[in-house]
Amino acid sequence: MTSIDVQDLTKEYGGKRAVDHLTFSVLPGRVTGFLGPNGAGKSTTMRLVLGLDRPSSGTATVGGRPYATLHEPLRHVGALLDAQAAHGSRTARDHLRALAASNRIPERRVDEVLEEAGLASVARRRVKTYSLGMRQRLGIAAALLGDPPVVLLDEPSNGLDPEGIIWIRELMRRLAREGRTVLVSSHLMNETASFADHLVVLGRGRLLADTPMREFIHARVQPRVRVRTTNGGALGDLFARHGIEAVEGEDGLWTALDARVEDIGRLTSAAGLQILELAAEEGTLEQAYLDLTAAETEFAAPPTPTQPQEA
Ligand SMILES: Nc1ncnc2c1ncn2[C@@H]1O[C@H](COP(=O)(O)OP(=O)(O)OP(=O)(O)O)[C@@H](O)[C@H]1O
Repeated sequence: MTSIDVQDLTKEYGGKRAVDHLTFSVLPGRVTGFLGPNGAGKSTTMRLVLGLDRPSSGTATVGGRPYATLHEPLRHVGALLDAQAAHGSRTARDHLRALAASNRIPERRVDEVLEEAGLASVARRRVKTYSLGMRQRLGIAAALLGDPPVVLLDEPSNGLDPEGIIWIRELMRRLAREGRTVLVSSHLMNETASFADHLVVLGRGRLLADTPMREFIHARVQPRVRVRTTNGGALGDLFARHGIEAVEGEDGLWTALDARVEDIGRLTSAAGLQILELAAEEGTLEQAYLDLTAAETEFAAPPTPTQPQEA
């Protein structure tokens, strides 16, 4: 079992603590979303895991070993940190061939990952002619080259077109299904919600949450139920009689707060109401995330005044 283990990890730059006594593990067989506001320490943590920076204190290991001690590391860990990393004057194919050779990876893998990343037809073009999205695909191809059990991706959907975003989502799901350990940072909450099973959330270098995604949302956002009937007045009375807090909308629509769709369905049906619409409104990852990180955002615009200023 190959996990990423971060233990009491701290990194200071000058007097500033980018990562502050961080402890968490990223486990195989699931996609872990790595979230946090700008400057929270996500990239620094990934760099420390990959041995690109030295911790001030604490440890970061992959499969129990520091990255720097891994022999032929691309066979153990694939990473996308900076899509600009490839040499512009090389072709994509030559870039991957050089990486493969330095890690004793069979050359057939180069064509396999180029195909997988959708770059086969442009593999002989120089990387400097690539768009941002194509470079991103090349970075992901490089991460997959050594067929590694552990994959770290920093903002992988950056620059990808809609088809590319679906591709990367399905790729991550597949890597997790295959039992790999997948850590993915992102600022896109809808995106993260579509692929992550688990979340690790940082704020100002510290751990704010390490929890399954469903639990993360349910703990912070009340579920609601939308109900529309032919008789909005009777529905309002029913909610009041049962002590269910609810808000009335237009055309007989009510929203029951902190309610489960099964309970509301049973109640309205037992009361003989004619239901035109009944739907659960699950909390979103974005709502839950903003609730958690509101106080942890280092770089935020000042709040917009809600009232017009008097002259
Ligand atoms: N090489 C460096 N020298 C000095 N400070 C650094 C360096 N790298 C990161 N930092 C600082 O460490 C903090 C954490 O940065 P980091 O890039 O890890 O955050 P992040 O969560 O990845 O942010 P973003 O979401 O904006 O990419 C920031 O305050 C940043 O300015």
